Amino acid sequence: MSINKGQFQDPTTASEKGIHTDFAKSMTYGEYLNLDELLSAQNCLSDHHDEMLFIVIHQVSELWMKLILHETNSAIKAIQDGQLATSFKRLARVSKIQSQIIQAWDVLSTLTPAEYMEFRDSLGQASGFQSYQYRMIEFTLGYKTSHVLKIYEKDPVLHSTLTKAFHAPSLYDVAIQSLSKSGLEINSDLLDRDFSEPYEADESVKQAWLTVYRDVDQYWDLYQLGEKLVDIEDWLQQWRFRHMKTVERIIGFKVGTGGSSGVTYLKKVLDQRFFPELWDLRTEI
Ligand code: HEM
Ligand SMILES: N[C@@H](CC(=O)c1ccccc1NC=O)C(=O)O
Repeated sequence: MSINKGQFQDPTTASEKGIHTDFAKSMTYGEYLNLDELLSAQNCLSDHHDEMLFIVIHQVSELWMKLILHETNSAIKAIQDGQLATSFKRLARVSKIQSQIIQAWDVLSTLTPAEYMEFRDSLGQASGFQSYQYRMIEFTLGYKTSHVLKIYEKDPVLHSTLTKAFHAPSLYDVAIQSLSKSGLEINSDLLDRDFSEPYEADESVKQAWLTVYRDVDQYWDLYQLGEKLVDIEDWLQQWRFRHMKTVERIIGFKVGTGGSSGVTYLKKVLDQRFFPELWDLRTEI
């Protein structure tokens, strides 16, 4: 028997709602963590020894992505509510998860090119390109690209959740709103912009961050917020770089199963930026 079907539930919340029943009292470790389901979800399609590594690395990464989204959405709400200290806790955790997730590349690098080629065909056209949570993270942080939505057209549930995140203000949008709430001058078009449009670097935002970074004592909270965002973008770029290099190490310049040019495409993605002014300001200080 399992409790948490579907979405993860915070046990405190569950007990507050009176869900702590007789079942919970006699509940085991495996039941609580839904291990039957979790540990029977590694369905290898080949009989190759190393496919298990490939599946587990991806599943672990997706679990961490789930927590990144949980924390980032909570941080967005905290910033909107003016609870910056709470948002710092959430965002610091996101960075720690990112540093953890990156370690997975060291494990995956033990897979040789020949071993991977022995089961690569079983993957068909599946690709990390289709990772729904990865796209949710991109949207939640503020990198919006409409072509990504097309990937999920055939899955109405995923498509509608992703579309909601596509139109919602991102972590960077709410950070810019909090600059304005603190009295810093921000181009008013940005504050109620169409949030589904890709964000473009703005001079007023750069000037506001420059003010914060030049007078850290006066704007301590906003400075902390800026640095938390820089940490997150820094780690995300490191993840992308390690992905690209690990892929080059394993498949060289072969085209990807998702139909892209492979490593050439992954190198281009490294140019995408999330919080441009937070990086640009450093040249001017
Ligand atoms: C042997 C291991 C891996 C190889 C050879 C590989 C290869 C690739 C390639 C070639 C692409 C470009 C899209 C395509 O044409 O398929 C891609 C995209 C992607 N992969 Fe991997 N990958 C590997 C492991 C992983 C792992 C462990 C993850 C973690 C979840 C991951 C997540 C992604 C994501 C999110 C994208 C989309 C990136 C973007 O569009 O910006 N990949 N991968
Ligand atoms: N795109 C990879 C395949 C791949 O890595 C993959 C396949 C199925 C599920 C997840 C994958 N991981 C990341 O892209 C390739 O071209 O070999």
